Amino acid sequence: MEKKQFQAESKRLLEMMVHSIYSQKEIFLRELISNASDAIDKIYYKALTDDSISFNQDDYYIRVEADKDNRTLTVTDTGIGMTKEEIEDNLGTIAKSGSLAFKKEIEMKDGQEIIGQFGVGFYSSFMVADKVTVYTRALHSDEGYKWVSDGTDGYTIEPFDKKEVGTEIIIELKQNEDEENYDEYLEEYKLKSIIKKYSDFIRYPIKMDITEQKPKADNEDELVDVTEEQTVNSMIPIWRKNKQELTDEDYESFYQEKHFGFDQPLSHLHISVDGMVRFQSILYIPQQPPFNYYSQDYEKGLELYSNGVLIMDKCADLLPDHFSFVRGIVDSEDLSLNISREILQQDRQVNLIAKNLEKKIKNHLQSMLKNDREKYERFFDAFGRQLKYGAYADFGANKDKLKDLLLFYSSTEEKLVTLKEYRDRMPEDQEHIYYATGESHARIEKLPQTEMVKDKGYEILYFTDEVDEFVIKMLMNYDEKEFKNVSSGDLDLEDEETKKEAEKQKEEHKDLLSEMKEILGDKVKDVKLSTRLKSHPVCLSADGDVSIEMEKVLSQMPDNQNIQASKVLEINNKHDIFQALVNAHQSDKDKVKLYTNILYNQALLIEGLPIEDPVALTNDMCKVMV
Ligand SMILES: Nc1ncnc2c1ncn2[C@@H]1O[C@H](COP(=O)(O)OP(=O)(O)OP(=O)(O)O)[C@@H](O)[C@H]1O
Repeated sequence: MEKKQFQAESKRLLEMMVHSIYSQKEIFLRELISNASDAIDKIYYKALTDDSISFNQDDYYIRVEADKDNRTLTVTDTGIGMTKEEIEDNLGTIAKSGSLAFKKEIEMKDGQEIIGQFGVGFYSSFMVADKVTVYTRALHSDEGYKWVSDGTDGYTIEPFDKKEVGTEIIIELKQNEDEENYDEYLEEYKLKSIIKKYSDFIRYPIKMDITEQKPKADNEDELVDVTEEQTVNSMIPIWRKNKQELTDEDYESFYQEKHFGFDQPLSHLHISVDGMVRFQSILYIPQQPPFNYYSQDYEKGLELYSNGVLIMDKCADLLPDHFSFVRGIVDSEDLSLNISREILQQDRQVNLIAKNLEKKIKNHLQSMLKNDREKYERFFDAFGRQLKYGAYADFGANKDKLKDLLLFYSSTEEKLVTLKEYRDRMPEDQEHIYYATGESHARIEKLPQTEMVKDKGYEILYFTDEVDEFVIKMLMNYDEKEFKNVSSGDLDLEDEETKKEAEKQKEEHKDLLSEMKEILGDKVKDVKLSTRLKSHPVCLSADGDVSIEMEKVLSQMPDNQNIQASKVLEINNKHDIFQALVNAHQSDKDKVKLYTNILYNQALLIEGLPIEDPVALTNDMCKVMV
């Protein structure tokens, strides 16, 4: 007999399970039944697609059996079973690797979070068990195995002569405690109610011996206890049920049973289509993104069934990238069982289903936005970035579908608004949709460049997400109004008189401005007098397509190509510093150089751009002070 150690991460999880004070320990049964059902799915699928396996519907079932004398609970299935390697891979390591790693220590407490949020499958049996024994024999395998563990540090594996293919799991219940009566899990009514609650829609029969009082055969007036094997679950998949019959709790149970997310779903959709292609689907939007959502590791996709038989765990082709956060299932009687991953992409039915789902998801989000704004904002907080990526990706191929689902923070409303809301509020004389970019709302609020636009009474959208400005460049305009960065060089908001005065001033100070440009060299494209600044001395504006914020984002990219905004240093000629520059220009060339360099660096700082030579800047500042 081989004795093996659990992997370190699994050990910690087990420890939490064994000592768990999690209140819903009963979910262990849901997990075991769900695994059993998955195992039958696998063999059922094989039987349907491989003629060499004979198949009889009645052969596929799950059985739950309580033994009060020995205080054991047994869950048996006629599924695909496990080979020795599979036992070690699956029962020796935690299935969801990384699920522990990403949870912060502090959140783990006694494991409550982990258990509640992930369900952690097979391991949850150690919440109620002192010892778990698994007998299993894999399809096409001559040998069976016995796996035993008390859930502390390791397990043993030995060959075992198991007659039938499938798996039998025996739970030896813990001793009763003050707060927990484990004997409950031996009671027929309790087991039945747990199965009804969590596993009613499992498509295979879950059988149990049920004792009922029945009239005696020879004397109808006398009742006797009769024990018979019965199927406890309704076996109707939830997606085949009528929406009206289902409660929110039913949908939540299914979400949890399937481990679609580690939280309650934010929203669900139940779809039944009977047109060019027939299918049923239950889709969920989780509340929070999975820990790896915004990374390469995340795999999008829906469970795909062909007439009730699972054919694919995660069918990516059913979901566009912009809705990759959606989880759920699709079942269609029009799909071939033998469909392979390669064929799938070209499959007409799959494409039709995908198109239909995309439309339904979009409509669902739109109606949430319209009817439950608070919920939509929670959704947007979690997944809005994905919608923005979607609008930007593929050269904007999906931008028109997505633009009305986007939200941005508004300077005047002080909350998230849609582009349509902004557009509807625009005064007649407003030519553009204005936006400003920065790290935070507070920081944008203080940007000198916003002053003039605000003074005009115009609303500004605040962009704090890196992708925001790229999205807007892709959209180009909304309802015929172009987007304009408040930092762009050509705001053109001044009235005629101001423009004339600016021209005059420019002419008057042209020598000073060209001297400053010479001092700064290639660092700036131009130095000019600002018409937008009121109280601030300087700012940078960008001339051309690349804004300063875009320059920052692009510089962070792995393939940084050193794309730079074409910067213009703007000076406020109404600020006292300008007079100081004018005076210096007349008498002290070194001072002009000193002031110009400091002002340029100040403008960089305001924009959150790196100072090229901090030592030189501090030396310059000291020169001014002494
Ligand atoms: N009754 C069973 N028959 C065959 N294989 C099983 C059975 N129970 C568990 N397994 C195997 O062990 C693996 C681990 O099970 P576990 O419940 O820990 O996680 P999971 O089911 O993979 O993930 P999750 O529960 O999060 O969906 C399963 O994926 C499956 O391969």
